[in-house]
Amino acid sequence: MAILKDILYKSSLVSTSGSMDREISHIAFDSRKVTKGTLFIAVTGTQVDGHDFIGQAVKSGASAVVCEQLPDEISDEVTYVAVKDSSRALGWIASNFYGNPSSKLQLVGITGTNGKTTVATLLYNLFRKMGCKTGLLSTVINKINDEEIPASHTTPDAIRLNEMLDDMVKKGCEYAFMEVSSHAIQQERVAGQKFAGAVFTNITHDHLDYHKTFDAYINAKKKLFDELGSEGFALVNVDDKRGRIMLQNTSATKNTYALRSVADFKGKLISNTLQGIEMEIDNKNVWFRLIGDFNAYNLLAAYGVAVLLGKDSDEVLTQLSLLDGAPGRFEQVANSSNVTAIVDYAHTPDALKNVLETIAEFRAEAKQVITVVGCGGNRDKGKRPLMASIACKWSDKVILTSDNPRDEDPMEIIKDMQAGVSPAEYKKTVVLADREEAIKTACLLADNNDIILVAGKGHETYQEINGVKHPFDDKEVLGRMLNLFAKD
Ligand SMILES: CC(=O)N[C@H]1[C@@H](OP(=O)(O)OP(=O)(O)OC[C@H]2O[C@@H](n3ccc(=O)[nH]c3=O)[C@H](O)[C@@H]2O)O[C@H](CO)[C@@H](O)[C@@H]1O[C@H](C)C(=O)N[C@@H](C)C(=O)N[C@H](CCC(=O)O)C(=O)O
Ligand SMILES: Nc1ncnc2c1ncn2[C@@H]1O[C@H](COP(=O)(O)OP(=O)(O)OP(=O)(O)O)[C@@H](O)[C@H]1O
Ligand SMILES: N[C@H](CCC[C@H](N)C(=O)O)C(=O)O
Ligand SMILES: [Mg+2]
Repeated sequence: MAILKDILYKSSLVSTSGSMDREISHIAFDSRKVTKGTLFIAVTGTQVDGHDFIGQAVKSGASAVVCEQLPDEISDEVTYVAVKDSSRALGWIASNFYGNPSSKLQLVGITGTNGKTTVATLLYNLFRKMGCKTGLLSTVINKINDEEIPASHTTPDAIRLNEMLDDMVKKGCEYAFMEVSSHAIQQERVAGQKFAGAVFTNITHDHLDYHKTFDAYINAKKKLFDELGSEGFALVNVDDKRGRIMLQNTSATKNTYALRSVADFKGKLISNTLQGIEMEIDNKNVWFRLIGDFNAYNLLAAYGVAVLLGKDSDEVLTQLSLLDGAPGRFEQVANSSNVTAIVDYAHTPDALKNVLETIAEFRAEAKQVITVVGCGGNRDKGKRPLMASIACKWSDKVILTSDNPRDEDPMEIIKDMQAGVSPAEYKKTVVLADREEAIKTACLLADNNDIILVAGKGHETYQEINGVKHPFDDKEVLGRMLNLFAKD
């Protein structure tokens, strides 16, 4: 229970009608979840406008409504509060309702096109290994100490976010590491959070369907840093030319990490093999189990955060060197053939290029690299030809397939991808919309010592078609098919 006026702190009120002393039992931004005593926050979305459901919310028992425009019909039983921006107000209200849990934790947010899950997961595992009670909010899974809570988004909505942070506080967590997607920043899901620190990994082509321009995408990420408090730290990758942009207007302490530029946390890659990478950090040579140059950045970011949170640097390096990567990120699939099978969540042009470049570095004995790749439906169409072109450039054979077609026709998505295949590369490609058949064909084409990369779905255990998630697991299918074709 909370009193309405107490939870409106920082909501930028424009006008109010009705008592501000009402007791609020729940908060909701979805009219279908309203029960008696709920404060309903009406938010304008991408599909519909929450303001159209105010009447529905009142019928279901809402005792107060926060909105940008007061409805035509007003009930005497209900308090109406008009605010400047109801998405932003929702962030603050959710934080206030749950007692501002982020101020009772050391909360670190990680943003960037690629690497968020890897860095957040490394940090969670590192802090657990160092004996700390810790929470994790990630694309793959949410965790409160060892308890697992399924994740539906990379960054939960403001209510779920604060509810889980509050649970973390109640369960004794001192630290929490969370991914902050650009959608979440734009939609103000993290408004009202007190971050101890924020990390920027990189920014490359993605989500232009939503942000429209690359500048708008950069600015969404930058907002996380613009809103950091002066007691927090910003840690940015300055090998990415947008790293310094993130620091332009922040009040937080500015810290940098890099492999190629001058930086506060500087790494030097010594070697890169299928067993792991060797990197020099702070004059110490350390072996890590993660694979690929890009993971050197993720390790360096995790190291920087841990040191900035006051942990001993030697202890951090020792424990980091023992950690594995996040599920579905450059994960090798055990099988009874002599084929190296890799599943990776690369679903952007940059991620696909990084993974294939890494494979190229240790493919000496491999006769062929065979890539299975698709592109998501209802997502940035601009990625499609680029990803097909990168797959062709770095592979001997490419099977173009489906990856969560959602509401789109899988063959139309593949056609968009084919626009990136040059006439010379056409002979390398096969189209098989059925992802299981595509993986099977890759296994059928593979010979001893070849490498198969199945990209795009990583840890996902479903294929989303027309709103239905059908069970599908790249790792399971790839292992099963390779065993089927294993040569004596
Ligand atoms: C494009 C997008 O981000 N959409 C998110 C957004 O939904 P929306 O704006 O479309 O909402 P809407 O359906 O138009 O509804 C508007 C409002 O009316 C309300 N409503 C609606 C119907 C009704 O009967 N009553 C009612 O009150 C809704 O609850 C909502 O408050 O707000 C919802 C609640 O927070 C999210 O669940 C939803 O995520 C959708 C499912 C989604 O797919 N999001 C993806 C793109 C996303 O957020 N991805 C990022 C990761 C991206 C990355 O970095 O890779 C993530 O953080 O997961
Ligand atoms: N630092 C990095 N730089 C570039 N590519 C990376 C980096 N880290 C990981 N990748 C690639 O990006 C893929 C996704 O990595 P990860 O899941 O850590 O990113 P993410 O930012 O959480 O993605 P999402 O936006 O979907 O949540 C990996 O499978 C790998 O191919
Ligand atoms: N967080 C990303 C994940 C993409 C994963 C890929 N498998 C796809 O469905 O496009 C998104 O929602 O755009
Ligand atoms: Mg992620």
